[in-house]
Amino acid sequence: MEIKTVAIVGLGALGIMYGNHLVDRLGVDAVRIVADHDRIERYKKDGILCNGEPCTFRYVDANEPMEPADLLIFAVKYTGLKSAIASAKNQVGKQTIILSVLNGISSEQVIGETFGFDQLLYCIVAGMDASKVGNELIYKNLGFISFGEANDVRSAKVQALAHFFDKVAMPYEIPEHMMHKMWSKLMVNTGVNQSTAVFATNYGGIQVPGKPRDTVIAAMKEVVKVANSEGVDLQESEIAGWLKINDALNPEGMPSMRQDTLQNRPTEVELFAGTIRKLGKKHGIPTPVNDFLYTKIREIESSYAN
Ligand SMILES: NC(=O)C1=CN([C@@H]2O[C@H](COP(=O)(O)OP(=O)(O)OC[C@H]3O[C@@H](n4cnc5c(N)ncnc54)[C@H](OP(=O)(O)O)[C@@H]3O)[C@@H](O)[C@H]2O)C=CC1
Ligand SMILES: CC(C)(CO)C(=O)C(=O)O
Repeated sequence: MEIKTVAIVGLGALGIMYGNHLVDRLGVDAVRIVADHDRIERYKKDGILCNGEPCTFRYVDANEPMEPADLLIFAVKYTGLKSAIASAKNQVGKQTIILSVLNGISSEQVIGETFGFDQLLYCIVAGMDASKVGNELIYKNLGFISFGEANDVRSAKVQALAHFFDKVAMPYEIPEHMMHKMWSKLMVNTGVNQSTAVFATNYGGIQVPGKPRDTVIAAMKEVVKVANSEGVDLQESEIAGWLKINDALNPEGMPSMRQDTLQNRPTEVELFAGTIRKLGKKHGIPTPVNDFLYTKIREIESSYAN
């Protein structure tokens, strides 16, 4: 199983970053940007810029029948996942490896229900500083992709993807416990993304003592309890490590959910508080901090229309 062709659905911050990186190494023809007709027309008309340079992409209409891609990457927000899955139907064959760079632990389940779980690898991405405004992406750090099987087996799929990432100089790691990694990242997003959105602040606002930082920590603690009830050995002691990483970030920077609320876009609250509240109920664990964050974020979204 050798990966030679890649399809990406979602030409946002991450889609542009990965797409541009892959085109530079594989050439334009090997990398398809899959979208509906209207989006493609808009991308062609407005152009796409990456670090100030125009990108050259091969756009592929979602309805066009073609040879399946060897690797399919979903890079949409959770709110666009259902339509992205429909758009990807012509890209998936028996050998296609599917990767979702979406945050949270839900997208793999939704994708697997459509395309099957056999071809799916689990994944989180981190460490990038991608910021997209309009049709322009600015980034310095590509970050890394952490991927693996749900049961941590070094399968042929895992090896094929590692080989491919070596070939295209994509930073990656294969963690010892993939599900732990997914929950650990969910814990960060649940604290950091939601608190910055609710308190209308940036990384600087959660780096100093006060309500936003306390809320980050309290929301993360609820994730630990829920994770443990789901059989994942997440530890409260891991929170300190993540806080250290966040404290070193550019104070002016902001996570994706705060970027969404600033630009009046629907948020991924269902991926974070939505998931934790649902699983909290299942296990009889109260989640007052995530209840508060969920309510506030829904209020922010409702205010867009006014
Ligand atoms: N940005 C970041 O630094 C990080 C993001 N993540 C996660 O990665 C995921 C993607 O985030 P990000 O790249 O920031 O998202 P963006 O909002 O920047 O981009 C999503 C893109 O998906 C496109 N899209 C939506 N539906 C479809 C569809 N049916 N077919 C084709 N394209 C579609 C949208 O197109 P259009 O603009 O035309 O509507 C949009 O450009 C999220 O889950 C996020 O939480 C994780 C780590 C870091
Ligand atoms: C920045 C990062 C990596 C952590 O909050 C993220 O996942 C996001 O912005 O959604």
